[in-house]
Amino acid sequence: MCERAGLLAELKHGAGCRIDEAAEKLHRLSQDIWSCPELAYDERKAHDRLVAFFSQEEEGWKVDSHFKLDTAFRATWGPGGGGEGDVVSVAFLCEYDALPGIGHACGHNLIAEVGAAAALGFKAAVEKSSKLPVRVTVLGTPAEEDGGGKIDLIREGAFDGLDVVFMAHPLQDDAPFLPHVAEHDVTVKYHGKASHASAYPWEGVNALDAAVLCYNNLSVLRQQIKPDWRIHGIIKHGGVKPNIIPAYTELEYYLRTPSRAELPVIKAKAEMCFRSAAMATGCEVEVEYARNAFDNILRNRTLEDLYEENGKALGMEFTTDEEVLTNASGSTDFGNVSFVVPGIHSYFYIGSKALSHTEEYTVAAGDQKAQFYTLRTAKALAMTALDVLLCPDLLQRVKDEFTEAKLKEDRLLKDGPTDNTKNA
Ligand SMILES: NCCC[C@H](NC(=O)CCN)C(=O)O
Repeated sequence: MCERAGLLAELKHGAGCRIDEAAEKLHRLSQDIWSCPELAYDERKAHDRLVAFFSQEEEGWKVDSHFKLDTAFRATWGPGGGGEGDVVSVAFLCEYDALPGIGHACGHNLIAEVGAAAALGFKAAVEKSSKLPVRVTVLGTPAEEDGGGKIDLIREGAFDGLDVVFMAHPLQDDAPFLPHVAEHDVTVKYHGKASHASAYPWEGVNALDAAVLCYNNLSVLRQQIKPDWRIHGIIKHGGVKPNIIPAYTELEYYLRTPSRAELPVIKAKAEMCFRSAAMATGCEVEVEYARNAFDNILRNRTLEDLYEENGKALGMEFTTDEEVLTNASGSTDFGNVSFVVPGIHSYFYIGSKALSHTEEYTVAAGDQKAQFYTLRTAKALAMTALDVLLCPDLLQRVKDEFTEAKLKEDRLLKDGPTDNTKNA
């Protein structure tokens, strides 16, 4: 029980009221982002809109536009220094990139809204009590769907000095945590030699054959990998004309394992598939891994329990469906954040059972119905941040749990997976 329970309850109420008061402009913010979907690292309008929100529509924030990345931003409130001494440095994260062809089918417009709303609520609550040593940061993090903007931002020091970070992602259910897998994306390029496919095919070196063999090698490999590992990809370039032996082909694959420690194993296995296809066809092969590999998420059960308690108080019904709770979903660059700062990446229902990355989900993410759930989630995040701020024991527990979980993962990474898959 927190010593300052009375004050805490009052501040939580204040945070909720502030979020309700700003409901209309928060909705406008997410609608503007939703109606103009932009891809990873190119979220210019979303960036400008969020920067305008914190510098023009809201008061008291110091805003850094183009913060370390062209389409990232930072808004801060409270004493400088971030995290030093007694100042607790709390951050809320916004995402706002969309998917090619289907717009905001992952609902990142709502992630931007929920991050902004939680920050507004939290700031308003702590502002009332001048004695609270806190610094609030909103980080606009581009390129979750492709590239991993948060990983670039970590590298640039954007997360230094933060004590705890909060974000929430829309889905079909409310859940304080869902497992995410580590991921490394790879592009494979085959270089062959063009020739007339009917007149002198023997003069050609067929790069499409290499791509097809590579695809098939990986499909066969899939039988021999663990059930929760994932290999999936596309042929991005498959040649230009049937009567020209393809001289160049390109595949893009995502390789995923539940833990970042297992990634090297799946990569080594996949690599043999890439190279053997080249050897069989006489092509040259180039294997290019993406600049950033995504980590799995490091859980923080202290934060999850607090979030769940606050969510329930607001009427959330958390899923108990074991399949949802245990099946690995996708990957997120928040995984990497969870290895440098303790944090929570919860999931929230938006009034629709549509599946993400579908056109139906795009519609749901722009629907008025999503607003109630989005703002309720923002309240639960702000309330959880208040718990951590007002009860120093909790913050210490959050940090201790983080340190212990990280040590365990670091050990796993150093020693490698314990089963025979490491012999690959
Ligand atoms: N190459 C990065 C893909 C990330 C993507 N993330 C999600 O779908 C989770 C929520 N945005 C993925 O395919 O897992």
